[in-house]
Amino acid sequence: MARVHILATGGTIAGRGATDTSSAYRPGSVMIEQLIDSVPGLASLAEVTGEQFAQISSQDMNELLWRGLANRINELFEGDAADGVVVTHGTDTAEETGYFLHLTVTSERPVVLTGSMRPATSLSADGPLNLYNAVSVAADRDARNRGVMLAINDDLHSARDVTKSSTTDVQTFISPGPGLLGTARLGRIRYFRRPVRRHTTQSGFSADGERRMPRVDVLFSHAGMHADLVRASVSLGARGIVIAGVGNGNVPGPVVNSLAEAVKSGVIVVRATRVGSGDVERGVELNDDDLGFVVADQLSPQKSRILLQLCLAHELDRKAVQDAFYQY
Ligand SMILES: NC(=O)CC[C@H](N)C(=O)O
Repeated sequence: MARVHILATGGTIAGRGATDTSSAYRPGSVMIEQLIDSVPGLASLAEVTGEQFAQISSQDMNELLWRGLANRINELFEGDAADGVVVTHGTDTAEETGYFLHLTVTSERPVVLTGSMRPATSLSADGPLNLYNAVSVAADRDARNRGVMLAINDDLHSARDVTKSSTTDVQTFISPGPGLLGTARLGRIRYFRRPVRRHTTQSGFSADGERRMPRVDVLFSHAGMHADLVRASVSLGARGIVIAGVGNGNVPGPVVNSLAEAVKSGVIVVRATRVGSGDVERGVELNDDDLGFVVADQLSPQKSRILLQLCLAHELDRKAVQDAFYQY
Protein backbone atom coordinates (compact mmCIF):
# COMPACT_ATOMS: atom_id res chain seq x y z
CA MET A 1 0.00 0.00 0.00
CA ALA A 2 1.27 3.49 -0.84
CA ARG A 3 2.26 5.80 2.00
CA VAL A 4 0.65 9.24 1.78
CA HIS A 5 1.65 12.01 4.15
CA ILE A 6 -0.76 14.93 4.58
CA LEU A 7 0.66 18.37 5.39
CA ALA A 8 -2.16 20.54 6.70
CA THR A 9 -1.93 24.33 6.43
CA GLY A 10 -5.47 25.49 7.35
CA GLY A 11 -8.01 27.09 5.01
CA THR A 12 -11.74 26.46 4.69
CA ILE A 13 -11.28 22.69 4.53
CA ALA A 14 -10.34 23.09 8.20
CA GLY A 15 -12.95 25.82 8.79
CA ARG A 16 -15.54 25.87 11.54
CA GLY A 17 -18.82 27.83 11.57
CA ALA A 18 -21.31 28.38 14.41
CA THR A 19 -24.00 26.27 12.69
CA ASP A 20 -24.18 24.14 9.55
CA THR A 21 -25.79 27.01 7.63
CA SER A 22 -23.87 30.02 8.91
CA SER A 23 -21.98 31.92 6.23
CA ALA A 24 -19.43 33.21 8.75
CA TYR A 25 -16.74 30.78 9.80
CA ARG A 26 -13.12 30.60 10.89
CA PRO A 27 -10.69 28.92 8.48
CA GLY A 28 -7.90 26.77 9.90
CA SER A 29 -9.75 25.69 13.08
CA VAL A 30 -9.94 21.90 12.59
CA MET A 31 -6.73 19.95 13.20
CA ILE A 32 -5.30 17.38 10.80
CA GLU A 33 -6.15 14.39 13.05
CA GLN A 34 -9.84 15.34 12.91
CA LEU A 35 -9.72 15.89 9.15
CA ILE A 36 -8.30 12.40 8.67
CA ASP A 37 -10.81 10.87 11.12
CA SER A 38 -13.69 12.50 9.21
CA VAL A 39 -12.89 10.36 6.13
CA PRO A 40 -12.56 6.73 7.30
CA GLY A 41 -12.35 5.59 3.66
CA LEU A 42 -8.82 7.02 3.40
CA ALA A 43 -7.51 3.85 5.05
CA SER A 44 -8.55 1.82 2.01
CA LEU A 45 -6.54 4.09 -0.32
CA ALA A 46 -3.21 4.39 1.45
CA GLU A 47 -1.30 4.29 4.71
CA VAL A 48 -2.13 7.84 5.69
CA THR A 49 -0.19 9.99 8.15
CA GLY A 50 -0.73 13.66 8.95
CA GLU A 51 1.16 16.67 10.17
CA GLN A 52 -0.04 20.15 11.12
CA PHE A 53 2.43 22.24 9.10
CA ALA A 54 0.61 25.56 9.62
CA GLN A 55 -2.81 26.75 10.69
CA ILE A 56 -3.68 29.81 8.64
CA SER A 57 -6.03 31.29 6.11
CA SER A 58 -4.17 31.15 2.85
CA GLN A 59 -4.17 34.94 2.40
CA ASP A 60 -1.48 34.74 5.08
CA MET A 61 0.76 32.39 3.08
CA ASN A 62 4.20 33.83 2.41
CA GLU A 63 7.64 33.12 1.00
CA LEU A 64 8.99 31.77 4.29
CA LEU A 65 6.19 29.20 4.60
CA TRP A 66 6.54 28.26 0.92
CA ARG A 67 10.21 27.55 1.40
CA GLY A 68 9.53 25.57 4.57
CA LEU A 69 6.87 23.53 2.80
CA ALA A 70 9.11 22.76 -0.20
CA ASN A 71 11.98 21.77 2.09
CA ARG A 72 9.72 19.54 4.20
CA ILE A 73 8.34 17.77 1.11
CA ASN A 74 11.83 17.31 -0.36
CA GLU A 75 13.01 15.89 2.99
CA LEU A 76 10.08 13.42 3.09
CA PHE A 77 10.82 12.16 -0.41
CA GLU A 78 14.62 12.11 -0.06
CA GLY A 79 14.25 10.07 3.15
CA ASP A 80 11.75 7.76 1.41
CA ALA A 81 9.22 8.53 4.15
CA ALA A 82 6.28 8.89 1.73
CA ASP A 83 5.24 7.85 -1.77
CA GLY A 84 3.03 10.89 -2.18
CA VAL A 85 2.18 14.08 -0.32
CA VAL A 86 -1.15 15.88 0.06
CA VAL A 87 -1.20 19.53 1.14
CA THR A 88 -4.50 20.83 2.53
CA HIS A 89 -4.68 24.54 1.80
CA GLY A 90 -7.00 27.53 1.67
CA THR A 91 -8.31 28.05 -1.83
CA ASP A 92 -7.48 31.77 -2.10
CA THR A 93 -3.76 31.27 -2.76
CA ALA A 94 -3.58 27.51 -3.41
CA GLU A 95 -2.57 28.27 -7.01
CA GLU A 96 0.41 30.30 -5.80
CA THR A 97 1.67 27.74 -3.30
CA GLY A 98 1.10 25.03 -5.89
CA TYR A 99 3.17 26.87 -8.50
CA PHE A 100 6.00 27.57 -6.06
CA LEU A 101 6.13 23.85 -5.17
CA HIS A 102 5.86 22.90 -8.87
CA LEU A 103 9.17 24.76 -9.38
CA THR A 104 11.00 23.76 -6.19
CA VAL A 105 10.02 20.17 -5.29
CA THR A 106 12.83 17.98 -6.60
CA SER A 107 11.04 14.62 -6.80
CA GLU A 108 8.87 12.98 -9.43
CA ARG A 109 6.57 11.67 -6.66
CA PRO A 110 3.12 13.27 -6.56
CA VAL A 111 2.33 16.37 -4.53
CA VAL A 112 -1.40 17.06 -4.52
CA LEU A 113 -2.99 20.17 -3.06
CA THR A 114 -6.62 20.21 -2.02
CA GLY A 115 -9.02 22.45 -0.14
CA SER A 116 -12.70 23.23 -0.01
CA MET A 117 -15.17 26.03 -0.54
CA ARG A 118 -17.46 25.11 2.37
CA PRO A 119 -16.19 24.78 5.93
CA ALA A 120 -15.96 21.37 7.60
CA THR A 121 -19.07 22.17 9.68
CA SER A 122 -21.23 23.10 6.67
CA LEU A 123 -24.23 21.32 5.21
CA SER A 124 -22.86 19.46 2.18
CA ALA A 125 -19.26 20.18 3.12
CA ASP A 126 -17.06 19.53 0.08
CA GLY A 127 -13.80 19.01 1.99
CA PRO A 128 -14.04 15.29 2.89
CA LEU A 129 -14.52 14.08 -0.70
CA ASN A 130 -11.83 16.48 -1.93
CA LEU A 131 -9.43 15.01 0.64
CA TYR A 132 -10.38 11.48 -0.40
CA ASN A 133 -9.77 12.27 -4.07
CA ALA A 134 -6.48 14.04 -3.35
CA VAL A 135 -5.18 11.07 -1.33
CA SER A 136 -6.20 8.70 -4.12
CA VAL A 137 -4.06 10.69 -6.59
CA ALA A 138 -1.11 10.97 -4.19
CA ALA A 139 -1.23 7.18 -3.77
CA ASP A 140 -1.28 6.52 -7.51
CA ARG A 141 2.00 5.45 -9.19
CA ASP A 142 0.77 6.89 -12.48
CA ALA A 143 0.57 10.34 -10.86
CA ARG A 144 4.39 10.52 -10.92
CA ASN A 145 6.11 13.00 -13.19
CA ARG A 146 3.07 15.20 -13.61
CA GLY A 147 4.28 18.05 -11.42
CA VAL A 148 2.32 19.51 -8.53
CA MET A 149 -1.45 19.14 -8.86
CA LEU A 150 -4.66 20.46 -7.34
CA ALA A 151 -7.41 17.86 -6.83
CA ILE A 152 -10.71 19.59 -6.15
CA ASN A 153 -14.40 19.09 -6.96
CA ASP A 154 -13.59 15.88 -8.91
CA ASP A 155 -11.14 17.73 -11.20
CA LEU A 156 -7.38 17.43 -11.40
CA HIS A 157 -5.43 20.56 -12.37
CA SER A 158 -1.78 21.32 -13.00
CA ALA A 159 -0.49 23.84 -10.45
CA ARG A 160 0.90 25.85 -13.36
CA ASP A 161 -2.43 26.37 -15.06
CA VAL A 162 -5.05 26.43 -12.33
CA THR A 163 -6.75 29.55 -11.05
CA LYS A 164 -9.67 30.37 -8.77
CA SER A 165 -12.51 31.86 -10.81
CA SER A 166 -15.41 32.41 -8.39
CA THR A 167 -15.39 33.75 -4.83
CA THR A 168 -18.03 31.31 -3.59
CA ASP A 169 -18.97 28.62 -6.13
CA VAL A 170 -17.90 25.09 -5.26
CA GLN A 171 -16.89 24.73 -8.92
CA THR A 172 -14.41 27.60 -8.74
CA PHE A 173 -11.15 26.20 -10.12
CA ILE A 174 -10.43 26.33 -13.84
CA SER A 175 -7.36 25.80 -16.00
CA PRO A 176 -7.77 28.26 -18.88
CA GLY A 177 -5.78 27.38 -21.99
CA PRO A 178 -4.34 23.91 -21.43
CA GLY A 179 -7.43 22.65 -19.56
CA LEU A 180 -7.69 19.90 -16.97
CA LEU A 181 -4.86 17.49 -16.26
CA GLY A 182 -7.46 14.85 -15.52
CA THR A 183 -10.26 13.95 -13.15
CA ALA A 184 -10.32 12.16 -9.80
CA ARG A 185 -13.63 11.04 -8.43
CA LEU A 186 -14.28 8.49 -5.69
CA GLY A 187 -10.95 6.79 -6.31
CA ARG A 188 -11.31 6.61 -10.08
CA ILE A 189 -8.54 8.65 -11.69
CA ARG A 190 -8.20 9.56 -15.34
CA TYR A 191 -5.27 11.51 -16.79
CA PHE A 192 -5.64 13.52 -19.98
CA ARG A 193 -2.13 14.91 -20.39
CA ARG A 194 1.23 15.75 -18.83
CA PRO A 195 2.43 19.32 -18.33
CA VAL A 196 4.98 20.13 -21.04
CA ARG A 197 6.67 23.09 -19.32
CA ARG A 198 9.64 22.53 -16.94
CA HIS A 199 8.79 21.56 -13.35
CA THR A 200 10.03 19.56 -10.32
CA THR A 201 12.84 17.24 -11.50
CA GLN A 202 13.40 19.40 -14.62
CA SER A 203 13.29 22.71 -12.77
CA GLY A 204 16.43 24.83 -12.46
CA PHE A 205 15.07 26.53 -9.32
CA SER A 206 15.43 25.55 -5.69
CA ALA A 207 13.97 26.55 -2.33
CA ASP A 208 17.45 26.59 -0.88
CA GLY A 209 17.76 28.68 2.31
CA GLU A 210 20.45 31.00 0.98
CA ARG A 211 18.29 32.20 -1.86
CA ARG A 212 16.11 34.97 -0.47
CA MET A 213 13.03 35.77 -2.51
CA PRO A 214 13.31 39.51 -3.22
CA ARG A 215 10.43 41.95 -3.23
CA VAL A 216 8.37 41.82 -6.41
CA ASP A 217 5.20 43.90 -6.62
CA VAL A 218 2.17 43.26 -8.81
CA LEU A 219 0.63 46.51 -10.09
CA PHE A 220 -2.92 46.37 -11.42
CA SER A 221 -3.49 48.33 -14.63
CA HIS A 222 -6.71 50.13 -15.55
CA ALA A 223 -7.89 53.17 -17.47
CA GLY A 224 -6.42 56.16 -15.66
CA MET A 225 -3.71 54.17 -13.78
CA HIS A 226 -1.25 56.47 -12.01
CA ALA A 227 2.40 56.33 -13.11
CA ASP A 228 3.75 57.22 -9.66
CA LEU A 229 2.81 53.75 -8.33
CA VAL A 230 5.80 52.43 -10.27
CA ARG A 231 8.13 54.94 -8.61
CA ALA A 232 6.64 54.07 -5.21
CA SER A 233 7.38 50.38 -5.79
CA VAL A 234 10.95 51.05 -6.84
CA SER A 235 11.62 53.39 -3.93
CA LEU A 236 10.21 50.76 -1.53
CA GLY A 237 12.84 48.31 -2.74
CA ALA A 238 11.08 46.21 -5.39
CA ARG A 239 13.62 44.42 -7.57
CA GLY A 240 10.88 43.31 -9.93
CA ILE A 241 7.49 44.63 -11.02
CA VAL A 242 4.76 42.53 -12.59
CA ILE A 243 2.09 44.47 -14.42
CA ALA A 244 -1.41 42.97 -14.39
CA GLY A 245 -1.95 44.80 -17.65
CA VAL A 246 -5.13 45.45 -19.58
CA GLY A 247 -5.63 43.26 -22.65
CA ASN A 248 -2.33 42.07 -24.11
CA GLY A 249 -0.38 43.36 -21.08
CA ASN A 250 -0.91 47.07 -21.73
CA VAL A 251 -0.63 50.13 -19.47
CA PRO A 252 -1.35 53.85 -20.08
CA GLY A 253 1.44 55.87 -21.81
CA PRO A 254 2.73 57.63 -18.66
CA VAL A 255 3.06 54.24 -16.94
CA VAL A 256 5.09 52.91 -19.90
CA ASN A 257 7.52 55.79 -19.32
CA SER A 258 7.87 55.18 -15.59
CA LEU A 259 8.34 51.42 -16.19
CA ALA A 260 11.10 52.21 -18.71
CA GLU A 261 12.78 54.37 -16.03
CA ALA A 262 12.47 51.49 -13.57
CA VAL A 263 14.17 49.17 -16.08
CA LYS A 264 17.05 51.67 -16.41
CA SER A 265 17.52 51.53 -12.64
CA GLY A 266 17.91 47.72 -12.80
CA VAL A 267 14.36 46.60 -11.98
CA ILE A 268 12.95 43.73 -14.05
CA VAL A 269 9.52 44.55 -15.47
CA VAL A 270 7.21 41.72 -16.57
CA ARG A 271 4.07 42.45 -18.54
CA ALA A 272 1.26 40.01 -17.65
CA THR A 273 -2.49 40.47 -18.09
CA ARG A 274 -5.46 40.96 -15.80
CA VAL A 275 -7.72 39.27 -18.39
CA GLY A 276 -7.38 35.74 -16.99
CA SER A 277 -6.38 33.86 -20.13
CA GLY A 278 -4.39 34.18 -23.34
CA ASP A 279 -0.81 35.10 -24.25
CA VAL A 280 1.01 38.31 -23.57
CA GLU A 281 3.27 38.65 -26.60
CA ARG A 282 6.40 40.69 -27.22
CA GLY A 283 6.25 43.71 -29.47
CA VAL A 284 2.51 43.91 -30.21
CA GLU A 285 1.76 47.49 -29.15
CA LEU A 286 5.03 48.23 -27.36
CA ASN A 287 8.63 47.80 -28.46
CA ASP A 288 9.68 45.48 -25.63
CA ASP A 289 13.23 45.19 -26.99
CA ASP A 290 13.79 48.95 -26.80
CA LEU A 291 11.95 49.37 -23.51
CA GLY A 292 13.64 46.37 -21.87
CA PHE A 293 10.42 44.65 -20.81
CA VAL A 294 9.83 40.93 -20.29
CA VAL A 295 6.49 39.35 -21.23
CA ALA A 296 4.70 36.76 -19.10
CA ASP A 297 3.64 34.53 -22.00
CA GLN A 298 0.64 32.71 -20.44
CA LEU A 299 1.40 33.03 -16.75
CA SER A 300 -1.05 34.91 -14.50
CA PRO A 301 0.25 38.00 -12.66
CA GLN A 302 0.31 36.21 -9.29
CA LYS A 303 2.29 33.27 -10.70
CA SER A 304 4.51 35.60 -12.75
CA ARG A 305 5.48 37.19 -9.46
CA ILE A 306 6.65 33.83 -8.07
CA LEU A 307 8.61 32.92 -11.20
CA LEU A 308 10.25 36.37 -11.23
CA GLN A 309 11.11 36.11 -7.52
CA LEU A 310 12.79 32.75 -8.14
CA CYS A 311 14.61 34.14 -11.21
CA LEU A 312 15.91 37.06 -9.14
CA ALA A 313 16.87 34.75 -6.26
CA HIS A 314 18.93 32.80 -8.79
CA GLU A 315 20.42 36.03 -10.20
CA LEU A 316 19.18 35.55 -13.75
CA ASP A 317 19.59 38.48 -16.13
CA ARG A 318 16.75 39.97 -18.14
CA LYS A 319 17.24 37.74 -21.17
CA ALA A 320 17.34 34.61 -19.01
CA VAL A 321 14.19 35.80 -17.24
CA GLN A 322 12.39 36.08 -20.59
CA ASP A 323 13.59 32.55 -21.45
CA ALA A 324 12.25 31.33 -18.10
CA PHE A 325 8.80 32.71 -18.91
CA TYR A 326 8.82 30.64 -22.10
CA GLN A 327 10.15 27.50 -20.40
CA TYR A 328 8.24 27.25 -17.09
N1 LIG B 1 -12.31 28.55 0.46
C1 LIG B 1 -11.21 28.89 1.10
O1 LIG B 1 -10.38 28.06 1.43
C2 LIG B 1 -11.00 30.36 1.39
C3 LIG B 1 -10.73 30.61 2.87
C4 LIG B 1 -9.50 31.42 3.18
N2 LIG B 1 -9.61 32.77 2.74
C5 LIG B 1 -8.27 30.74 2.65
O2 LIG B 1 -7.89 30.86 1.53
O3 LIG B 1 -7.68 30.03 3.43
